[in-house]
Amino acid sequence: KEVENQQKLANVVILATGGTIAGAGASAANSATYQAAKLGVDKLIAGVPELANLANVRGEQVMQIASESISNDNLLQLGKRVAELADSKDVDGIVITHGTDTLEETAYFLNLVEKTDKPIVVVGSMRPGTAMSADGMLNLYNAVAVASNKESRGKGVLVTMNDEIQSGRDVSKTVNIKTEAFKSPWGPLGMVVEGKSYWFRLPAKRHTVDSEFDIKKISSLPAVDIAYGYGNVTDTAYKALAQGGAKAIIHAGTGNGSVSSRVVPALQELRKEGVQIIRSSHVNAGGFVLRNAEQPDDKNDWVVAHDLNPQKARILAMVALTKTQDSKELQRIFWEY
Ligand SMILES: NC(=O)C[C@H](N)C(=O)O
Repeated sequence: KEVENQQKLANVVILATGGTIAGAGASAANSATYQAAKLGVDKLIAGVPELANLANVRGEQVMQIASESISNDNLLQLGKRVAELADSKDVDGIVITHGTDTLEETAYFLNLVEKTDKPIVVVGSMRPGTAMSADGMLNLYNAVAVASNKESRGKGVLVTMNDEIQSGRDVSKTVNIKTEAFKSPWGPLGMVVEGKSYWFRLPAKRHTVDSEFDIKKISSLPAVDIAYGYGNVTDTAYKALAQGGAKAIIHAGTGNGSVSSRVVPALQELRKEGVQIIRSSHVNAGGFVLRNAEQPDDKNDWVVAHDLNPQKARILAMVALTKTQDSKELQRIFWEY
């Protein structure tokens, strides 16, 4: 009977990368003071025995770091391992445990470059497993539930936090001290309750199998950096980033990606030198940057990031620059993804 049951269950691989979901604090009262990336994937899986009712689960430790330290090389390493597993006949779904600080970047990266319709679910937690009311167990249970469900196929990379199923493209961390931390400006795709998924909407942007980008063809990512817009800003950071080798600079602009008159000349100059200038917005609830609104992007040959926040714009710019150096192509890509 047990063998029969196992045969019916989906095969899900959990790729562990570290983060607070693998974190440990000194006491149960420590919800914010702890060390991330302490527990191995076997301990994570052993901590939620109910996973065995959802899927045949096995784990792999891909790295063990806090997600603020994730590098482009780490992204490539993870992306390539996900692609190998997705190609395997014995794998039905993939879960990635990840720190929440850059979870939105990794989820968007995978959404752009993984050529599979198998479910890929990225998950983290806001409290370490040692804390009272830790959220990691349920988030992981929900991730495996979503990853093992055929209905999750073809919906792009997903994120399960706080009972919600979010699009990896849209979601971002909006607060750092609550379990209700991950929000999308366009709302969640669905809910997961007691291991069952309830879907309400689908992503409209190109992703995974419909993407022109393929992790198997990407061997390195170009330097793309971010500079912040604020009152009394100077052009020092922009110039320094270009000097440091940035191929594109994401302007994390005020409001609709507006650019201070103190910075405009430097950005015009950098564009002439070949650096791509991409205007995004750092407003909290979700920016919305349109071409030639407030800044003459056509004249300056700049690109707009539309609704992508600066850190997601960095991800798309890096991936796009592996294929094109043309600003018009870049802009097309920013509209489509
Ligand atoms: N909640 C977390 O996971 C935060 C941690 N700094 C990380 O991103 O790894």
